[in-house]
Amino acid sequence: MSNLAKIPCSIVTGFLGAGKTTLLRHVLETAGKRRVAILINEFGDVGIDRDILEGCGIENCSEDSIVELSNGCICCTVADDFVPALEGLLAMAEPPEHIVIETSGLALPKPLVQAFNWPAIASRVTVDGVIAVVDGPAVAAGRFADDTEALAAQRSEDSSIDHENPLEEVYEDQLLCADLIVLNKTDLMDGEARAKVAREIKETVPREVKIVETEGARIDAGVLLGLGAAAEADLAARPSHHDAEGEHDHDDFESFVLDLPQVSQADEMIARIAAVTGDHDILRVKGFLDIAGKPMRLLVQGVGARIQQQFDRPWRADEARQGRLVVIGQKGLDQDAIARSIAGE
Ligand SMILES: Nc1nc2c(ncn2[C@@H]2O[C@H](COP(=O)(O)OP(=O)(O)OP(=O)(O)O)[C@@H](O)[C@H]2O)c(=O)[nH]1
Repeated sequence: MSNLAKIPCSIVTGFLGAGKTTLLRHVLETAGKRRVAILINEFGDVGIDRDILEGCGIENCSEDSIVELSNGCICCTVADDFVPALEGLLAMAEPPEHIVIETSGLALPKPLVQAFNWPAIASRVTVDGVIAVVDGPAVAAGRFADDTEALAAQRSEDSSIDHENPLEEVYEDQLLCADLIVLNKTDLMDGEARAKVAREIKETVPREVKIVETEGARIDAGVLLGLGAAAEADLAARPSHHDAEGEHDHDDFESFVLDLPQVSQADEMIARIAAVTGDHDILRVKGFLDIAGKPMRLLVQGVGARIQQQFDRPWRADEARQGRLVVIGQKGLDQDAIARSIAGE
């Protein structure tokens, strides 16, 4: 079957907090009448991303067309979760015209692209393109660079360590698989930082890949959908740090969920979340706060120590008003201390 008859799927990759969900929102807003389905994979136990998208009020963003895969990282659960979920979408009475897959920030895109060659789906779908969203200011600040001193110390203790920083491996694997790179958060970068990050990306990626600079991940569906890459047929051009070992494991990272009590106002708790994020090297927090007397829930999101907040939708009558926060970091987070600090104890 030719690619024309296959349903195109875009894979959106990018490290934790780079702007993938923000990009998805914009794509849905600009997709016009095109039937776009979304498959979301999150690292962490609570489906915050799905919840954010459902709270967005965009017309062509129906509940049926958003599927969430939250038990594990999509790149390691391809057979159990991803393929059946995709088959579910293809079996809908009105199948989508385009499918956009948001991978977790810790997922490697290549195993997912490989899965498109599985017999169960190979004749029906194709990877239209892999889009890597990059947190520009985080890269400029050296967030993904090897800590050379720490590496040297580790090596002197254990000669088997060849690479390094798990953040850097994940970040680079995402770039190496991409057909289009979205250099996001340019509002937080000056011209010099933008040029530096773009140069670094070009040095990392051996083939010619277009880099688009964005603020608020604003790139229209017309640009993003329809790249026609057929990436599953082009795997050799997408090297990965994990080619040799096959699977990668997520033991380097962990996440946990905190239930939070109602607060009379948000500022103090948000200040505590910001402080604890810095103190404990937390990579990502996201969730909702229950503010006394407010009909809306407060969406709180942090990447590094930068926390954003906004009331996103009213609490529904059929749900408990329960504040909740997902915390993600490298292995070894002191969960008790973090919980106590956020609670203000
Ligand atoms: N200043 C600034 N903030 C941005 C921009 N794009 C996204 N953000 C914010 O960055 C945070 C993370 O954005 P998301 O779209 O949730 O990122 P993500 O990649 O989906 O995050 P994970 O799913 O946790 O990996 C949110 O608070 C966004 O509002 C941007 O261009 N500039």
